[in-house]
Parts: sequence; structure tokens; C-alpha cells
Amino acid sequence: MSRRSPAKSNSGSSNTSNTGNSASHATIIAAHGRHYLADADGLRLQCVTRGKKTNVAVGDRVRITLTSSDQGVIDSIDERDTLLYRSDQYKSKLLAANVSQLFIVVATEPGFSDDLVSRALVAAEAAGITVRLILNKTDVTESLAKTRERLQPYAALGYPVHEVSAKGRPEDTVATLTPLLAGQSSILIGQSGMGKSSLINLLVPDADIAVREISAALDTGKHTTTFTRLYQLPALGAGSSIIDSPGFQEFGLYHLSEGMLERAFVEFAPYLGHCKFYNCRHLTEPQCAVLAAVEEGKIARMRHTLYGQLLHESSQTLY
Ligand SMILES: Nc1nc2c(ncn2[C@@H]2O[C@H](COP(=O)(O)OP(=O)(O)OP(=O)(O)O)[C@@H](O)[C@H]2O)c(=O)[nH]1
Ligand SMILES: [Zn+2]
Repeated sequence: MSRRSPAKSNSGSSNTSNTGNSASHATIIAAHGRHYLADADGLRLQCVTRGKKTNVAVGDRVRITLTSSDQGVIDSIDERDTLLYRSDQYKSKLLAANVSQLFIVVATEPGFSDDLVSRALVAAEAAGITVRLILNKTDVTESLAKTRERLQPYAALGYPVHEVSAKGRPEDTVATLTPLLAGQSSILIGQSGMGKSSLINLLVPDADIAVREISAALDTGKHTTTFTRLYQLPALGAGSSIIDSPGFQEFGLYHLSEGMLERAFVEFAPYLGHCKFYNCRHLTEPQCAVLAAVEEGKIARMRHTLYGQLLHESSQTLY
């Protein structure tokens, strides 16, 4: 995958016409290495890519040439609406394609990382995806007030915070989240221990069975929680789905360009274009409107510091 890659995929050459096998349109519902599981109108297909390609993501709509009744080869990827990915200095990892919204799950305890939350927000903004925060474990009243306070800066930026308690008030939790999921392709991410699995189990009644099926089909062995998977939610209307992505401990954004970065910090928007230098990087430049806003307390220092860190990452070579 190339640096600064846009959300659109190259569809590749489609050569479904002369293989003699029937071709199918399908959605990728799980990925494990170079092995994928696709859903074609309820039919499960184990697929591989051609050659060594690994540019397929969960959520991708693909064309598959069947090699048997339940196996196939991915010939092409349809153009993507969105693509969420992370990257370190060496490689990028596709998280999900075609999602319309990202839920970041945090909890009253254990504590969450502002760095990871902000990185996820930036990744979503850069990909053009709506973001919502879910505050889980609100039944843990001792740390509720403090956690709400920590989330306040994100709420002030316009990111909705939805309070739930997967264990304490499961029915209310479902009632809160169901309308948000209807008609959307959503992805749930969160640090370990925030209650993401508990939420998925509430929202997807047969999640356990689905995971066992997927891991058998992909032969993932015991590592059943280490792959991303998509669950269709037909009861919530056509096109509703939710992607469970394994706990993220790091969220590198080396692929974002400087221009993408400054726009992904939504609170910079009123100041962009008002710096003395048209190519201002908002780090140390004189008469920088962004730095002035930080000084005046209009932009949180924590966020500006992260911006500087991400800018630094973005200047590193991505191979
Ligand atoms: N008090 C309380 N505990 C909860 C709630 N939701 C989940 N937990 C507990 O928090 C712990 C972590 O929950 P999981 O659902 O496994 O969390 P996870 O985010 O999927 O964590 P990983 O599997 O490590 O990625 C478990 O012991 C849950 O029982 C809640 O609403 N309230
Ligand atoms: Zn500036």
C-alpha cells in the first residue's frame, strides 16, 4: 500500500469472464493473514487473494471466482466508500473498509488512554468517518465523575458520548445503541478491558457461534480474538453491520500527510489559513493562529502536543 493512499481502492483487473467458474459478489467478513471469509447472500466462502496481495479489508465488497462450492479467489475489490487503517514506520494495516461510523469504547475503569482516543479520532476524521464515544461501566460510580470530566474535552469538540453499562444495565445499553447502529456500518474499537466484547455479545446475539464458525473456516486455531470480524445486523434494517476489531495498543498514523493532519484536528479549523505563513506547520512559526489559540486556551494543549507528535511520525519514511 502506498503512502498517502486515498480511500479509493484500485479495483484491479477483473478477469472473471473467461475462467469457466461462476463469479460471485461478496462482502469480506473476517480476515486472518491472507485468508479471508466472505459472505455472498448468506453463503460463506473461504477465499484467498491472487499472488501475495494483502490489500483486502474486512468490510470490502469483492468479486470472487469460485474454485469450489465454498471456496474462491478474490479477483477485484469494489471502490471503497471509506478505508480505516493504521500504520507504523514500516507497514500499514487495513482495519476496515466501507464503515460509516467508528465507536471508541472507553470505561470508568480501567482508565483509558487519551493518546489512543485522540489517534482514533484523527484516523476517523482523515477517513471521513463519523465518530462516537461509548462510555461503558457507568455502574462503577466511584470513578464516573472523574471519567466524565476526562471525556468533556472530546464532547466539547462535538464528539457524542453515549453512556452505557453492558453488565449493569444491559437492556438500557441495547436501547441506547440500537438506534445508532440502524442502517450504519459501524466498527467498535477500544483498549483491552473496556468491555467491547461484552457490548458485542449484547448487540449480536449469536456472536459466539459466529466467531467459532469463522475461526474454524479460517483455521485460526486458538487465537480466536485476534482477528477482525463483521456481523450483519439484519434486524436493524438493510445494510446494518458491526465490526469487532481486536484491542488496539498502538495506533500509528504515519500515512497521514501534513495537510490531512491539520484538518483531522477539528478544533484547528477556525484558525487554518490565518497564520502568517501559508505553509505554516503550527509548531514554532511566528504569528501562527493555531499556536495563538493554544496559548489562549481555545485549543487543548494535549491535542496540540499530539498533533506535533503525529506530524513527526508523518515525516518518517513509510516503506
Ligand atoms: N462493572 C462493569 N464491568 C463490566 C461492564 N462491561 C464489561 N465489564 C467487565 O469488564 C471486563 C472486561 O470486559 P470485556 O467485555 O472482556 O472487555 P474487552 O474490552 O472485550 O476486553 P478484551 O477482551 O481484553 O479486549 C470483564 O470482566 C467484564 O465483565 C460493565 O458495564 N460494568
Ligand atoms: Zn500556524
